[in-house]
Amino acid sequence: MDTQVSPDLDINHLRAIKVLGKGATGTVFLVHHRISDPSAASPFALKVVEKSPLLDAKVDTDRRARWELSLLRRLNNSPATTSHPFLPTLLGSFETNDLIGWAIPFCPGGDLNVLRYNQSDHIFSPAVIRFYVAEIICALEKLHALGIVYRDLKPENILIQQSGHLTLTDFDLSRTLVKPTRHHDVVYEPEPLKQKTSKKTKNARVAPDSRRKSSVTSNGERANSFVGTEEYISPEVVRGEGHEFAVDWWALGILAFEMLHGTTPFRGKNKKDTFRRIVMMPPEFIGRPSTLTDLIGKLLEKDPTRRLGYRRGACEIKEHPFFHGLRWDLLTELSRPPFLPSRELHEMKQSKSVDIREYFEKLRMPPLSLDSPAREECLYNVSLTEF
Ligand SMILES: Nc1ncnc2c1ncn2[C@@H]1O[C@H](COP(=O)(O)OP(=O)(O)OP(=O)(O)O)[C@@H](O)[C@H]1O
Repeated sequence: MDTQVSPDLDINHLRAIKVLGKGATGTVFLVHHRISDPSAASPFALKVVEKSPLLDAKVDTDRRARWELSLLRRLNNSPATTSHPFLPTLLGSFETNDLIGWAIPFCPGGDLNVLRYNQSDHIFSPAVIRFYVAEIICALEKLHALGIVYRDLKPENILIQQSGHLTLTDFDLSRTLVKPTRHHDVVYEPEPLKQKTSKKTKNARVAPDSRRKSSVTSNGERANSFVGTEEYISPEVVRGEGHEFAVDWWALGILAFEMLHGTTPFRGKNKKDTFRRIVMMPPEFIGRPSTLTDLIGKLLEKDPTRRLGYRRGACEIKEHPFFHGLRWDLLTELSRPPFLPSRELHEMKQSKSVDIREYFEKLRMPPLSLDSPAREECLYNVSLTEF
């Protein structure tokens, strides 16, 4: 799918086809360019964040959006990362008095969490895990080489491209280090924003099904801002110690465990119990040991300095026997993705528009009376159920 968009977008030239997702920071729309692509042959994803400088609660959102956009620019300005196969390409951006938005390629396959839930027993085979984990390692390797710690690796932030390959999304928790180094005394760049701890780390993760139940629509849009990441937090972060690239390798271990067993390894009765388990308990594997369980065990080493990936980064992980025989240099060419999303472009062409400005205006409206349907439900009914 060709997704050429001019670097500076004009919101008036964009037509939103539907809402793809809604998070703590913004709303992501499926969009096409009215002039250069009137038939919506090459739609793309547009993340839009509302600027509300008068409301304290939103200022952080505002800053997080600017930070995420600056990181995407950084990814795309670096010659080495132009069109990295597993990282998003920044297609363009805009800013109005009220909104900040940026475009990245549309990933029609949804996220890895939903894909896993669609499998029988909610797990992937080791071959599928190998494919996905290998691509994530490549993406993290590139980020780390640029001095960026991702810090929010979880299945909900891993999207499936049209090609079936993965892409990481949602960089607002990422931070950069002054020096891209793996040595002990790393220095973070001045804190660009208040750390996003409130919504994302306080709540337990839930299955896509239950997310949908508590979401406002029935046709696939999800309000997942309440999805927390506490089960993915590393022991050094729980202990309040300094943390750096090794937190991403820890999260990779949790992710691989969840793909293998259908549940994360340290999930407790509540947040406190989960944190206790993260710091104290070893992961418990079901079934026979394998190269995959060995890899996961080495990624889930509590001491970050002993964790696989700490000393030599991604190279160390790529050398693990689980990946024996994998042609890392030909990952995109030779490996056939396990799942390919279906193309539903005809639906996009027929569907009615979502007016982006109107969408946010309606969100700003005061709540309706108790007798009326919820404000957001109302909004979705108007904008989305027509197609
Ligand atoms: N490129 C894309 N293609 C398809 N869907 C996307 C794309 N980018 C984002 N989405 C959808 O929109 C949702 C919200 O996006 P994103 O995670 O970037 O927003 P956020 O406000 O930062 O969320 P969070 O609460 O995780 O911080 C994603 O979970 C996903 O379902």
